[in-house]
Amino acid sequence: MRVPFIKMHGLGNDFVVLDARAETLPPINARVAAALADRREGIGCDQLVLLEPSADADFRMRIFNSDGSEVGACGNAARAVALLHGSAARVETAGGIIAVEPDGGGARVDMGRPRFDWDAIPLAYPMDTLSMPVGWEGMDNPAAVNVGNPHVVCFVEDCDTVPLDELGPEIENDPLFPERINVNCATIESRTRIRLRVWERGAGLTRACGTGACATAVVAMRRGLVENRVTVVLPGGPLTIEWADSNPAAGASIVMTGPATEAFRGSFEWDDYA
Ligand SMILES: N[C@@H](CCC[C@H](N)C(=O)O)C(=O)O
Repeated sequence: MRVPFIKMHGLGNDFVVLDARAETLPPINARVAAALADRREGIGCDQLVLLEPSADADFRMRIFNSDGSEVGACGNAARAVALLHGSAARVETAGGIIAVEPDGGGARVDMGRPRFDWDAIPLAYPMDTLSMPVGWEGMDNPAAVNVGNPHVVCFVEDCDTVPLDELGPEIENDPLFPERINVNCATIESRTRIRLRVWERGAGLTRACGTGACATAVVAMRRGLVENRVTVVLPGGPLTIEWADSNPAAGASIVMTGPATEAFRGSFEWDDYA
């Protein structure tokens, strides 16, 4: 049996999208997702995205990292599926329901409310998540936030000089983070511009991370470092992040706007992965 797929990306963070909304596909589990994501033996991608029918929203988006782990959110994939769907939609994810809307060559996404409680991230034990008394070789005084998935954010003088390929896996797997963590290393360039590199949980260094941009922006807003609308510049390009109120008690959603691209369509032989 041949299974159709769509290769897409958001600022170079790339996805294999399987669309099971209208037709039944063979069962996708962690092992199959990791095999398809393998850049040498499979199709190759940072995340595998599986679209399914939903009882609570227009459709459901399941997200698997390239190591096979299933996760709650992916900002770049949200913009990609908005482009694919072609009109505004409510999308169920494991991290909550988000709202997407195509916008030019990309999409505008209501990513939902950030959560800052230590046990919502989750951390292993209570602490102030906006100013954490921990650090890893120059990545000091971080903050943590859950934007559908867990992130730790460190602000440094120049994020391009940080050896994120070495520190990323160490921080991702620190026992402080019982569900592992996405690692954001950011530099504030002005009141409206942040430069960001991300080591993604379960995927490693990526060209861009939409949820990482959201996490970094809301932490910078809560610390009073930037305005409530910022451009976050990742290695793959810029995203715009807005958060109406930097007081988390007000409960405002994060809004992310940026491009998405369909690269090509293809199919694979199911027996090669079953
Ligand atoms: N690339 C994504 C995030 C994908 C999930 C993440 N690696 C996790 O494990 O939570 C994005 O654009 O947000």
